[in-house]
Amino acid sequence: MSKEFTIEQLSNYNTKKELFVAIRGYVYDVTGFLEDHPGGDEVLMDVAGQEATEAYDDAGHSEDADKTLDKFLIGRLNAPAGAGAGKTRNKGTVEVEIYTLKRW
Ligand code: HEM
Repeated sequence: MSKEFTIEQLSNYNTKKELFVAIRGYVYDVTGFLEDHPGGDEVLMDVAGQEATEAYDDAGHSEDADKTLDKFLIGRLNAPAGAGAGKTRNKGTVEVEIYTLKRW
């Protein structure tokens, strides 16, 4: 889990053959999960190659889903300066960094 991706690099993996998403600052290769996702492949394609924290959280995933996510972990998102890096939120007892990459 040593690879770092910029948001630009991440955006190259936006097809059914190579589908990466970033959630809470980590990058996941969910290519093999497209067929198996209980929420369907379309929602995953919608966020393919993108920062998907909000979509993931809004869907109200269970802890089981978080564990599933762990299996696909391949790296970290190297958020560009000024992209909201350093914002934190509480998830249980663990404070995790999230990157919001909205640009106004
Ligand atoms: C990228 C990694 C993702 C993983 C590993 C994942 C995993 C899962 C799992 C395990 C479930 C079963 C219910 C649960 O345990 O919560 C689920 C359901 C669901 N997921 Fe995801 N999910 C991912 C991304 C997304 C995204 C980006 C969306 C977009 C909105 C989404 C929407 C949904 C919906 C709507 C359901 C409910 C399906 C139903 O009950 O009919 N998921 N997901």
